[in-house]
Amino acid sequence: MAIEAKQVLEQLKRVKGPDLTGNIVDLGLVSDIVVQGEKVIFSVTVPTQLAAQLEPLRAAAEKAATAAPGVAQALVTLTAASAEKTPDPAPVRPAPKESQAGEVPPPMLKQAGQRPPPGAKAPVPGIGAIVAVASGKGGVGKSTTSVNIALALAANGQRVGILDADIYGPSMPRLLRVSGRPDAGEDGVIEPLEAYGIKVMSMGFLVDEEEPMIWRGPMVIQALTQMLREVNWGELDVLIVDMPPGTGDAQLTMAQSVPLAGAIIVSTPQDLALIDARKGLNMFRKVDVPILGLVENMSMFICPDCGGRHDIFGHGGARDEAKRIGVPFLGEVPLEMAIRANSDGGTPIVIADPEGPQATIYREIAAKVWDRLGAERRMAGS
Ligand SMILES: Nc1ncnc2c1ncn2[C@@H]1O[C@H](COP(=O)(O)OP(=O)(O)OP(=O)(O)O)[C@@H](O)[C@H]1O
Repeated sequence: MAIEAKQVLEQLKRVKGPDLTGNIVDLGLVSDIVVQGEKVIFSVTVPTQLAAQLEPLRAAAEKAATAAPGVAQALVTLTAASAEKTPDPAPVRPAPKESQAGEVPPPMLKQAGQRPPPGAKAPVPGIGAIVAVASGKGGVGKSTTSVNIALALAANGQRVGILDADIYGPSMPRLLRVSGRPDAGEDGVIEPLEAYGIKVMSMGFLVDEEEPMIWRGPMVIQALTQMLREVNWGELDVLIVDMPPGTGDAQLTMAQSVPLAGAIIVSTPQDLALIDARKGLNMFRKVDVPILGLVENMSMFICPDCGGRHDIFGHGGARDEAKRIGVPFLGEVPLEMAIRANSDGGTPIVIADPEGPQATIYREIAAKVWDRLGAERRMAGS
């Protein structure tokens, strides 16, 4: 049965707007609806400062859309309102509340100061280059991009590790389907876990997924330092660090606490996301970390039936912006059901379909990252 966008919109009228007045259709928040077989794809525009709290709205829109005749699956993404609508974007993630502070997990009992520890910038023996993957705001696909770039670097022949430093929502256990507590040897050195040929450490291995843990600044830096320096990474060409989203103090301190060879910024094409992306760039510039480039994620949707491009999120912003502000553009990753389904299923697309078009895009991005690292190294040496 052919899906009619009109009928999907009818169902979506049951979903209330972000401030619980009106409905998302009449408020004009729903993008064009792309129909792909039995699936529908669209975005809902929400105020940036509320994005973190609006996961229930996203889920409700997905559920409502699947109630329309013929719809088997819906892929809904929240997008930020344009800059004009929300001139003063607040951080997407609320700051942790002291009263909610959880237990310090066992490997992190040591005391630490708020500032980066002395020697933080010392290189980590055995690791050729440490690369941060960051985003100005949450939900832009930073973790998905991190994991696929890491696996693509490995597919290109590099020895790779990934460090999931996203304290707010560690994703690597899910994205790589790895779990369990890493063993610590008698010398206290932790053995990283391994997945698809890359070494993996995640805050998620150290805390219980069921028990949301609120981190305090010193704990974060201590945990990060431990995951970096007290883990047996062995010999690696590249260690990818999946940073927490945003550009607040925690991120800045983290960026200062790791001897980074460079940073990759992930952004969706929307204007506001780009403004946030610019904040990400500035954060790394502030701490003298070279920007390896910008990745535009969910840049467009390519219809597998007709081959047509649907720019439902306003494609092209990141490429133009990268040019304007003089940072390399690493590539554009389309919005693709397969990327989401495979990531969420624990087999990222670079592994699930290594010769497919998406894996090819990630391998090209990884090759550019590797080239840029070489160029940065040459510049530093000259
Ligand atoms: N190119 C893509 N096509 C389709 N879905 C995608 C794509 N990139 C990411 N996603 C999906 O978008 C959702 C958010 O992605 P992800 O968790 O990687 O974002 P994030 O920026 O790390 O989020 P957060 O900062 O909130 O942890 C996931 O369900 C993921 O599968």
